[in-house]
Amino acid sequence: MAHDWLDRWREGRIGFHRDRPHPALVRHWPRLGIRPGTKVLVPLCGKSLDMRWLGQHDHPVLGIELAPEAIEQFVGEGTSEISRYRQDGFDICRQANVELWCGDFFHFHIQQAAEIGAFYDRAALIALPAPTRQRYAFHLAQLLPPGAAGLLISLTRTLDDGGPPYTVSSDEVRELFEPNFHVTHLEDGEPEAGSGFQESVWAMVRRGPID
Ligand SMILES: C[S@@+](CC[C@H](N)C(=O)[O-])C[C@H]1O[C@@H](n2cnc3c(N)ncnc32)[C@H](O)[C@@H]1O
Repeated sequence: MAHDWLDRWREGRIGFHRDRPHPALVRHWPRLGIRPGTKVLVPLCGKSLDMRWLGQHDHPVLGIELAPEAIEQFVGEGTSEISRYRQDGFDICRQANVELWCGDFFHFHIQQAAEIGAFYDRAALIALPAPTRQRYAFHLAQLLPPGAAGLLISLTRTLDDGGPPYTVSSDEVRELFEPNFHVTHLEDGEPEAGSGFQESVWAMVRRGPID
């Protein structure tokens, strides 16, 4: 799995990357009630410009990404100063208020997540095969404090020739996340001509012990 992603980045096969912030992020994030200054976890972040958008909207960002190429390209395309350090087995690259941790999301643990208060998942859940999605939803929940909110963009496809991206139905999103999150369906996008890809947007809030 990991080597497939590393190969993709080395070979530039990154059709999932968007050259502008995702419209669902721009539309819905301001309505989630997440306070400016809240640190946002972005698992499987690639070199997404959504992180730049979050950073510009007063959110410190912590992205986690396997591929060093993605991180180098992200900071290379930015203009601010870059600093680098190593912590807990991750090489970290910081630019403005975005810090990118290079490594496996499943090796990132609660001790490292101390200041995180929100999350953003676009094309992270749907990049993972079914058994790993279960693990992902659980791991994400472990990293977030009660009350932490986030936005998740899932995807289904009519022509299912395997993945990634994988089809993740609305039922599956609910099954995976409802045990640990309050889950609200916000919208379904238009199916994309040709691929039949259709995105769904979800707001989530980490449950506490009694809700
Ligand atoms: C479909 S891409 C989405 C990237 C980004 N979220 C976006 O919207 O452009 C999935 C990314 O997850 C990374 N990835 C896959 N498995 C990972 C893991 N276990 N830990 C960290 N990153 C991972 C891949 O290298 C790839 O960049």
